[in-house]
Amino acid sequence: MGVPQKTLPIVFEGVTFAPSGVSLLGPLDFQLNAGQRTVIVGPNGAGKSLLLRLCHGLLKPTAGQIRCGDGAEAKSPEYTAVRQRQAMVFQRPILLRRSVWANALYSLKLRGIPKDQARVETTAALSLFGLEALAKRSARHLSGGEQQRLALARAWVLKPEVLFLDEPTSALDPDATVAVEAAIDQFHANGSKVVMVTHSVSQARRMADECLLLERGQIVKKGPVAEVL
Ligand SMILES: Nc1ncnc2c1ncn2[C@@H]1O[C@H](COP(=O)(O)OP(=O)(O)OP(=O)(O)O)[C@@H](O)[C@H]1O
Repeated sequence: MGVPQKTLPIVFEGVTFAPSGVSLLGPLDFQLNAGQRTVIVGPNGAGKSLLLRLCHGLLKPTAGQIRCGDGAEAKSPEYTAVRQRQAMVFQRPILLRRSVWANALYSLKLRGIPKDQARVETTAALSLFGLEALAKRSARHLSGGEQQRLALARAWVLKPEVLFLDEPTSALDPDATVAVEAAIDQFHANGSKVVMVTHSVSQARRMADECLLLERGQIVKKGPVAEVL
């Protein structure tokens, strides 16, 4: 089988995550489709972050399988290629101890993008997310909201088919939240599928079409945001 060209839909088939024999998640059977923005909500410890990590391939199911696009199973070597079509942004971004510019350029370097093209794309992404003036600053010295926008700029240059976000604004004040939500909207407008974990019902209503409610490792509701919330 060749390298899959698409990562969507992501299909969970009887997926369980039970790392020490105790089930933390599942069994789950559902799928994530292109287009709609999806939020994952639920109480603390429900398994939202685990679910996101499984979707992105950072964790492997202990039973069942996750299929992507034209059928690659998450375990198979092809899935590495599938994952390159996805990006993930965490609650607290993991940034290099380098400049804003170097951080944004880094993902393109890793992908082997030619230097000139990488520079052009990095400049465009920093400008789009309002970080141009901060390009020379140390990334570690940015405010929380600026750091999150840098994490998004770094994801933007990869033009991901899917953007996973794990509580991206939970540590931010209202103004920074507005700026980060606007940045996330850019991904949706550009055709990326957005999948976000949030604790905020109002954010879920603003930012999503579809909602998945997780409780004690089980999906208890899935459907349009207005119906689920
Ligand atoms: N790698 C792991 N190995 C074992 N247990 C884990 C692992 N990761 C998370 N857990 C446990 O699984 C459960 C679900 O964790 P998870 O972080 O997915 O919850 P969550 O819904 O995102 O919660 P919160 O809203 O508090 O962030 C928790 O009880 C957690 O302690």
